[in-house]
Amino acid sequence: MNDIIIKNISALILPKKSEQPLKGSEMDELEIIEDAMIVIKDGHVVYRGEETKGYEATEEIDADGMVVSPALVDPHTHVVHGGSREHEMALKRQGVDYLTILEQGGGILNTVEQTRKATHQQLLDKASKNIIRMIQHGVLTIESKSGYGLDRENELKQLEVSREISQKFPITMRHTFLGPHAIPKGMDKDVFLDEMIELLDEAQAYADFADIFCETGVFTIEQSRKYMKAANALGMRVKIHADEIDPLGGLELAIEQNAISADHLVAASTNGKNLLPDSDTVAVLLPGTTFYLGKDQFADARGMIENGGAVSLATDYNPGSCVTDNLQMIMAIASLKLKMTPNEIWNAVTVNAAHAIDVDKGTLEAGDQADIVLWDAPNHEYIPYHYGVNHAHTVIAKGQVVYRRPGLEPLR
Ligand SMILES: N=CN[C@@H](CCC(=O)O)C(=O)O
Ligand SMILES: [Zn+2]
Repeated sequence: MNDIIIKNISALILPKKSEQPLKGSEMDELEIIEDAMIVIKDGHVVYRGEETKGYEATEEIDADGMVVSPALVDPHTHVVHGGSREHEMALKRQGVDYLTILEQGGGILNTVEQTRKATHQQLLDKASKNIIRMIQHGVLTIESKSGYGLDRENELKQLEVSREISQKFPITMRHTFLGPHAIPKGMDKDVFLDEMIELLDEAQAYADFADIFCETGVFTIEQSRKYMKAANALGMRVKIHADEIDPLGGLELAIEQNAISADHLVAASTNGKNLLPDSDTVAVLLPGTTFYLGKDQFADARGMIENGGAVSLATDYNPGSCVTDNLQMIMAIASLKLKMTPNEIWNAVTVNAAHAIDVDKGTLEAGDQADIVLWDAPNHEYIPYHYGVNHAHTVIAKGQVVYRRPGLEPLR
């Protein structure tokens, strides 16, 4: 006997399973089956496709009028941290920019202070609230970075919390060591970078990837190259926060160092964008950050896709530059500001996001883990269109319903 049949699906969204991320025009291809069904057994998909007879299950879910898709993948978050930085909003309104706040000892360094003070349990409790919200918004695969410890004890504390989260919730996670995220107050940059390079060996027991913030006033291209080479030599795949604010050539460096992803890329050069299609690097765009920092220039998603590159989207949830854990909101900003098509957006938050963190997720083939979302939406274009709210109706993780949107019966 099967466990669940999801029947009467109005539109079943099926991103293509492929060894490589979807690139260029492939990103606009998305199979959509109307009047579909999914059969689940032992946490996996047994059948998905047109409605057919011959399957029985213990539970039936009626998805009439709903879109159903693989659960979303968020490939870039800073979900484990102490405190919050709402006071920075006033500074930003007065025109003080992101890098100036950091230079003055605030920004990331403020969160470092609060993260160092927090216990393992406090960090876990705080991050759990975000993770629950992400699940409720249809996200079941999440990448989580360290980077608010900036020393051995606190970086590893963050990574331990991150690993505990993946045990506590029915989600899939990838963990990233981001030791070189800022320079601790009063420390020499090169001395600190060497400390973080030394820590890589120990960090790889906790982390899947090594990441660095390459930016004006933070780490230079040369320093980033040194760190990425050291991580690669240990066999760790690398990521980079690249060309977020200034065009330093971070995308070119990512490709040179065979990074699994290059993230941000708002100011990426034409040369970097031209190199993207022939590389194995996924461009992880974070338009919620550009929006939240109040900037006018967004990453050139159209140029990257039309050039033949692979693009993904993420929230970049963090307490300073993008304070949302709602990936649906990012889908809306991607439509409005990155001018991505609905099909490109769906591929960017499923299969390409999975490639950006090396997980077999974001598709719904027979045999895949049943991580599925039923959306209260008439079609797949509706979700980026009706923005700022949660369209997730039912979330199924590993074949179990973990979230059902509560109703307001007395108001009906
Ligand atoms: N830009 C660098 N790191 C984060 C922000 C971290 C913070 O401001 O706390 C980002 O990806 O946007
Ligand atoms: Zn980030």
